[in-house]
Amino acid sequence: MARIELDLAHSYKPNPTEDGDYALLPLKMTFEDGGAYALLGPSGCGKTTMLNIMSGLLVPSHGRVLFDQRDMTRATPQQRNIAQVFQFPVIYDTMTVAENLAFPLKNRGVPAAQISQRVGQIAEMLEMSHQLDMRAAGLSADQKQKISLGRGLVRPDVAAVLFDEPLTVIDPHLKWQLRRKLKQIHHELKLTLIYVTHDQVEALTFADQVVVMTRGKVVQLGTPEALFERPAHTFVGHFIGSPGMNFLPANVAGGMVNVAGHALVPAGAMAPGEFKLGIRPEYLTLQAAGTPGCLPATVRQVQDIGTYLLVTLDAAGHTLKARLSPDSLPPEVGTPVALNVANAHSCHYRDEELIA
Ligand SMILES: Nc1ncnc2c1ncn2[C@@H]1O[C@H](COP(=O)(O)OP(=O)(O)OP(=O)(O)O)[C@@H](O)[C@H]1O
Repeated sequence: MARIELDLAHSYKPNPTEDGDYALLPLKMTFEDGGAYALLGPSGCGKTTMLNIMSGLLVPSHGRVLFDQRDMTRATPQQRNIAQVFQFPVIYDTMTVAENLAFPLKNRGVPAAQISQRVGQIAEMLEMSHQLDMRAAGLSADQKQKISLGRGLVRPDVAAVLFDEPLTVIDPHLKWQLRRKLKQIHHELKLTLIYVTHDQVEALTFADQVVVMTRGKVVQLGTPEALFERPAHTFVGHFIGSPGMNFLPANVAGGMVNVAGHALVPAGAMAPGEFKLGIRPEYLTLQAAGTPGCLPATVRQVQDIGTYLLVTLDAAGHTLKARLSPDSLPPEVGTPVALNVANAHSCHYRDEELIA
């Protein structure tokens, strides 16, 4: 395993001049040895580009890739000793499941006894022990992709295992199981795993550290909890959560935090000026109209989502969402209420970056 450091930028264009010319804007980051990481972001944000630079399929146009402080920028995937799992199964149909799993080890001249021990271990982890002697050709797409995952995980000596949207072809129920399984496998095998996805649930269940990207930029590297509680950038607030964070224009003046002309709470140490106030739907509660320190609002819609009530509100011309416990009494549409938008969970942003 290796500690992987990136200090680079990448443009697919020969002479990049502006930010939009870069698939990856200049970034510096470290993947620690043995960590479980997810690269999360919408389509086109640069995840695959970053993964391919780490695996050696792509040489960055600027900067360097270090594995344990050794410069690997131009090293091939073989030299880097990386295992990669793609969206679609890459297996040998004519081989059995066991032979497929053994292949990466055989290729490296691992002794037979060790191969059979490791293949047994991986098959057990992926609940494929009963299928070891079956030909891959007869298996479903799900099962074939499980073999691909196993092939990625089978070598104990790899620098890292890179997964590029590996659960795309998996049916939803099995997907749910495999996400958890991969996390468990990470704890057992202690490999460095880097997992690309555009699905926040996948990223947040699998990874200890999530790299959130948008438009070629890494906007936050943090634990799932940090991304939820303290999004470093408004994009992270929007992108993570269901629904995402609410944002309101606000300012500090006269020692108070003001929203839409309502002086809500003392500003404390915050400097005077405009900012964006972010508050998660989970942290909004509906108070009686006129409650001091709260923003007047009107209930526009109430949806019963099953595990929670989703309330849409109108506050000073802004639409806000609140997630209430399913046991709460649903508020009537049209009711005037007050919202505790400025509370211990609110986050403050300037130029889209978290300031407090
Ligand atoms: N070979 C290429 N040549 C030119 N531009 C490319 C190439 N590959 C990717 N790009 C561009 O680089 C940007 C980042 O693409 P990348 O595939 O890394 O994003 P992604 O986040 O992995 O998206 P997706 O989930 O859709 O694969 C996009 O604007 C894409 O169009």
